[in-house]
Amino acid sequence: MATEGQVITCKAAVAWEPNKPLVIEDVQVAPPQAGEVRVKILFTALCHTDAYTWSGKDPEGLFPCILGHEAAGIVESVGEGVTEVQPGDHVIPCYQAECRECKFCKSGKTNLCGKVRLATGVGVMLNDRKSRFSINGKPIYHFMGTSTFSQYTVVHDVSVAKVDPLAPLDKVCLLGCGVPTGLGAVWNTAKVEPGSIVAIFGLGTVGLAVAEGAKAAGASRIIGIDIDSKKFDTAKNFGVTEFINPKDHEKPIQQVIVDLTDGGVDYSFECIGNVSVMRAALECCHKGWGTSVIVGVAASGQEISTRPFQLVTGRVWKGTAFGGFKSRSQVPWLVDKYMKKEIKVDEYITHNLTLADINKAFDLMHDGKQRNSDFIQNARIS
Ligand SMILES: NC(=O)C1=CN([C@@H]2O[C@H](COP(=O)(O)OP(=O)(O)OC[C@H]3O[C@@H](n4cnc5c(N)ncnc54)[C@H](O)[C@@H]3O)[C@@H](O)[C@H]2O)C=CC1
Ligand SMILES: N[C@@H](CCC(=O)N[C@@H](CSC=O)C(=O)NCC(=O)O)C(=O)O
Ligand SMILES: [Zn+2]
Ligand SMILES: [Zn+2]
Repeated sequence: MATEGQVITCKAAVAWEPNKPLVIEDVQVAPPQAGEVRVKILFTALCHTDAYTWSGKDPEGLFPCILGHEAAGIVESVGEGVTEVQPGDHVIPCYQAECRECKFCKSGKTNLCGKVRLATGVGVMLNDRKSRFSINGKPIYHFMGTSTFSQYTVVHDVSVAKVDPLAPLDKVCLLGCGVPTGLGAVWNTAKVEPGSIVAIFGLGTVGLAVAEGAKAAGASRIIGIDIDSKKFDTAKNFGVTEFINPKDHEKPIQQVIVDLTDGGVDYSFECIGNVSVMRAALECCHKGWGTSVIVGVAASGQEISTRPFQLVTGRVWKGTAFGGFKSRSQVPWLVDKYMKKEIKVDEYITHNLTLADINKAFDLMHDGKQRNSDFIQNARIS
């Protein structure tokens, strides 16, 4: 049955309140307006940023909302003026937009885009500042401009990347966030050179992707730091050459690393979202040139600190969003790299579940971190 121009009723996982289980609801998804695309989501993965917003610690978190931002699907219909995708195209929604026209996009200095960010930050679409999701007339907020925990979603046309139709969507959905973030942190933000010594704090999906990127960049030593020693076995497969558990040491972890590396590492990456670890990551860098990249998302109200002398003496503190990748231009390139077996994706997937089991998927993600049980990276939902 043709659905173009019609309201679609479908299943979605709704976060009614912070920290309360997601509820599978029948949600009405309005047709796309000008500059919008309605996508049938076939697969979505979880990211810790979904859990962060769901926890209530995200100042941009609005409820009720539909979370999810790491997914793949097929265009169902497009609104007026949309030229770059059409119904049937295989796409990856991109929480980081790319309009190619705004001050940010034209700067050549950043992958951030200003076109829709103010609207996506408050859970609405740019065109009429309203949501396309509702339940019996009650609006449900969008999240990160993607809301992929729904069988259908509406995104801005600047927030959707058209990808190779032969690419398996059940795998490349992971290229919507964590894997590109880690790879790009190394390749675009830090620009790690061959022979570099790299330290990675946190060996979740993002940290593993940093390791994969660092190995590809020719790093000579890749030091993984995690409070869960079980992460090391898997991390080795992604390129980590040495492992440190801070719990095994009495000295501050930055001192342990400085001692092990003749003065510090060339590059470090914080992939946790812990502001104390961000400081350690900066301070384990080599005097004169060491660069530390903040990747983790810290909760509202948290602040970073260090002695300014750390920067005066040449260390550089940076951050990265989506690994510095320009989304619409470079996500298709990443998909092609995966198709040519130049980057891993399948290896990051640990579980496959259905949308009905989405709370279980989050439980698995939290169990992996908190109870140190199974090694859980990504539960993919279909
Ligand atoms: N900047 C960006 O564009 C993006 C940022 N993120 C953020 O990156 C962070 C990492 O994401 P995931 O890899 O999915 O998380 P994750 O929770 O799977 O991995 C974090 C790892 O850090 C370890 N850890 C926790 N506390 C530690 C400590 N004090 N010292 C050493 N290790 C510690 C945990 O055992 C776990 O292995 C999150 O904050 C997420 O929100 C995620 C995607 C994009
Ligand atoms: N809403 C949060 C900030 C969240 C954040 O930093 N998001 C990252 C992506 S995390 C993906 O999993 C990001 O790219 N930020 C740039 C952006 O434009 O959002 C808060 O307000 O603290
Ligand atoms: Zn994410
Ligand atoms: Zn732009």
